[in-house]
Amino acid sequence: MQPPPNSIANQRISTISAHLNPPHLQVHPPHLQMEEGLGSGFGRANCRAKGGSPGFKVAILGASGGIGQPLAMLMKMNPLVSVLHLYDVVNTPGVTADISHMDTAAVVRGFVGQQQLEDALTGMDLLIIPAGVPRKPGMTRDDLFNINAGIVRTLCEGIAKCCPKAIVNLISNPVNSTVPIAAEVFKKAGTYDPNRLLGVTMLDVVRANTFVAEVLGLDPRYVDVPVVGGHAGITILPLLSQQVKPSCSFTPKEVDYLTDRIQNGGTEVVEAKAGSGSATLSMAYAAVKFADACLRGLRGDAGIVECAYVASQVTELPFFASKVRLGRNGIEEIYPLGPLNEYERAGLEKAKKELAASIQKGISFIKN
Ligand SMILES: NC(=O)C1=CN([C@@H]2O[C@H](COP(=O)(O)OP(=O)(O)OC[C@H]3O[C@@H](n4cnc5c(N)ncnc54)[C@H](O)[C@@H]3O)[C@@H](O)[C@H]2O)C=CC1
Ligand SMILES: O=C([O-])CC(=O)C(=O)O
Repeated sequence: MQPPPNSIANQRISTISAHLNPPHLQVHPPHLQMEEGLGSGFGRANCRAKGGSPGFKVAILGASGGIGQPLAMLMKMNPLVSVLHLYDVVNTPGVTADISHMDTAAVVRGFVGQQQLEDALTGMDLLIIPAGVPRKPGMTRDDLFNINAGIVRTLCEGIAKCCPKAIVNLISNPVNSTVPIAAEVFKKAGTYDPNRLLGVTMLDVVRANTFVAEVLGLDPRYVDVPVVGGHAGITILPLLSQQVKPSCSFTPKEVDYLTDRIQNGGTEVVEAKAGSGSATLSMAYAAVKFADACLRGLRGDAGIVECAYVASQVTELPFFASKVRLGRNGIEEIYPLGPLNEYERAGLEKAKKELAASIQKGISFIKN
């Protein structure tokens, strides 16, 4: 991604050109027509669409949903984003109109329906994917597989075709299986780069920090708990022994309470929402925190380390969540787990069994 060197000059030229070519005489691709139709002022929209501010191009796939909408709002506020594409199979015109009125730099364009998927994807640096159905009480994340696997496959086929070098942040559940699905689709297309595919487990870290801070009576901003493994029940493995900011210890009762609460944080929200969905607002917050880390990595910032579910050699499993260092090419380094205590080692063994089955299920979905 090269920021335009003379963006101010480009804007002026584009504005002048928009005045010289009245809007009603111009022909544009569908997404620009939509932006125009949304009343953002054609002259300005046209000039900004040519690359107003320097920054990265980000698309949200599933942008009209419970996660997608607050995520779109928060990404519109991110100064690293110059262009924000909002794609969904429904309702993106309204969401785009709404978000596009925010007086922040990113240019917003909406895309609706599969026939606009390729336009939504072309030229993107980062894709954030919360497309798919959420849980209702009594369901596991794996119960979402039958619907969400197909959605993720379709979107990844588009990515392989239109923006194979983009970084992918995959949120759609079951993440333990959807990331292997995405990898298989990219392999099939010959575009797979494991350093650019990241399953988003940030919400587990956000929850761990929050719950640990509550127990310790600390400000959560100063707590940093690594959470490894995967993103479902017992595969979510908080490494409380490595909570180093500040260094502290927990009683066995506290460890049991915290581990259980972190592993079942998603279910806690699903039950509280009583049939209207799962975590959306905290997930949007976590997704933005993670996407921002990816963008800072792409920009070349040093020392960007977050947990994510990625292709891995940290264990014998082909995918595993652990700390990764992010850089200009996506993942630049995957860190080993570090010293685990006996409680964590036992948890790891249980997590690996369930993870192995979920990974295999994802791989088989594409291979068979
Ligand atoms: N990784 C994580 O930590 C978390 C993951 N999730 C998962 O995120 C997903 C989305 O959750 P919500 O936003 O609450 O659901 P939602 O139902 O509110 O929104 C999903 C959106 O995806 C769209 N969609 C469906 N098929 C699509 C397709 N083929 N292409 C593009 N968009 C499509 C829908 O139209 C809808 O707007 C769920 O699978 C949920 O389980 C939720 C919370 C945390
Ligand atoms: O629990 C769910 O279904 C949504 C999710 O992944 C989470 O909140 O961690």
